[in-house]
Amino acid sequence: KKSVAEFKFCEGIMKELWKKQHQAIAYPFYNPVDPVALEIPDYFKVIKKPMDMSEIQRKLNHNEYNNSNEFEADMRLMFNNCYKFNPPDSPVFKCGKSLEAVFDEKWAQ
Ligand SMILES: Cc1ccc(Nc2c(-c3ccc(O)cc3)nc3c(C)cccn23)cc1
Repeated sequence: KKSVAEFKFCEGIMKELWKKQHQAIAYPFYNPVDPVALEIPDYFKVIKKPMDMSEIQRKLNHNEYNNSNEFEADMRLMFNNCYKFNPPDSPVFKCGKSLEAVFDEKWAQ
């Protein structure tokens, strides 16, 4: 059963992640990965379930999450896609870890 409080909690977390102050670590996650633009043609061979902040926001706005656990699952999918595709020493992998730390701090509240 989805509660208004759960929805508002998820909304609040997204509001935080979209803040300008997080732009330097959040930018790789703002929009769907574009394999053509990024010149990574094998991306969809490696990543079977793409996920990004715009899609998560859209699902929130359209009431497509039944509960906060479904919201968390998409957030973790987004981060894990990043860790699967990007090498651990790469800037984007580090962005993922930094943004996930911001998410974890809010999620634990
Ligand atoms: C050659 C190459 C290597 C790595 C990347 N990664 C990357 C990703 C990315 C995000 C999530 C994800 O699951 C996978 C990739 N987003 C970017 C952006 C926005 C700019 C530059 C690099 N970016 C791009 C090109």
